[in-house]
Amino acid sequence: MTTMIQVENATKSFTLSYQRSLKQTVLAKARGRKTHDTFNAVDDVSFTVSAGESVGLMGLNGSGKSTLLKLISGVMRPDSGSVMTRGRIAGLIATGTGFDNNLSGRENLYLNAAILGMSRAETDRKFDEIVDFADLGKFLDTDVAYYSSGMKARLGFSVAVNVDADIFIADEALAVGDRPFKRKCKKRMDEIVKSGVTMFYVSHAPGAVRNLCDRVLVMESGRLAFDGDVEEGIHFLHYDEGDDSGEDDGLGADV
Ligand SMILES: Nc1ncnc2c1ncn2[C@@H]1O[C@H](COP(=O)(O)OP(=O)(O)OP(=O)(O)O)[C@@H](O)[C@H]1O
Repeated sequence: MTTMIQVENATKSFTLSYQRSLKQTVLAKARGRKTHDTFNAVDDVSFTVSAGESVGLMGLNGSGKSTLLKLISGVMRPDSGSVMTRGRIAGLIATGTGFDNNLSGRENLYLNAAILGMSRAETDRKFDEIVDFADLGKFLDTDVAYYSSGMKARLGFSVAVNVDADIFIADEALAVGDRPFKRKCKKRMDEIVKSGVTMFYVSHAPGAVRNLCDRVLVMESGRLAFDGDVEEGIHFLHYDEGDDSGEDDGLGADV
């Protein structure tokens, strides 16, 4: 089985500063107090993902999921250890970050596609599909500056899901939009998984993870605390108890 993602002893640390101003920092140093602290947001994490696997990444707020996703997508590099991926990565990570407010939706579509590694010819071919999915109607030639945040997210997501990727990564927290659009996104992600693309999906929603994933990783204070069966992972997090067990519709559920 081909390995698509290989994370070996990856560690990423951040520095927290206790003082807000230079004056406070100088005073704290003069008094021999600590001015900052370093902690590991991702702490010695190792796992591999094979081609066609669909992995749900779960864990409480601040446990390191987004940081791990950034390491996998290449937005950040680990301080130690290694992260290797095979093929083209696309997905819902900081969608729309490449948008230019002074350009129209149409121009931003091409810009965003280029950032995701699509050639002009490939974007031309996918253009109608992307526009249909975003459903921006007459606003396609309006400057993005006048778009609502939901409209921007629709355009960003529509480009992302139409890239022919080998690995699709998605952070549900970024899936904003109204209910019909979320439903459409969920359907598209189902199709992506069924087509055999390797999926790496950050979610707090047990229902969505059950639907989409065949394996769960659980982060706990930067460490990989669980790696295995979906139901066991959800149980490990106690997300199958009380109100959490309700069948949420998944993508974009409240976090
Ligand atoms: N750029 C940064 N600088 C400093 N600290 C950071 C930075 N990014 C994340 N952190 C910290 O790292 C820890 C892990 O954050 P991360 O966003 O990876 O968590 P998460 O599991 O995705 O949380 P959530 O479920 O709330 O999205 C948190 O304590 C967060 O405050």
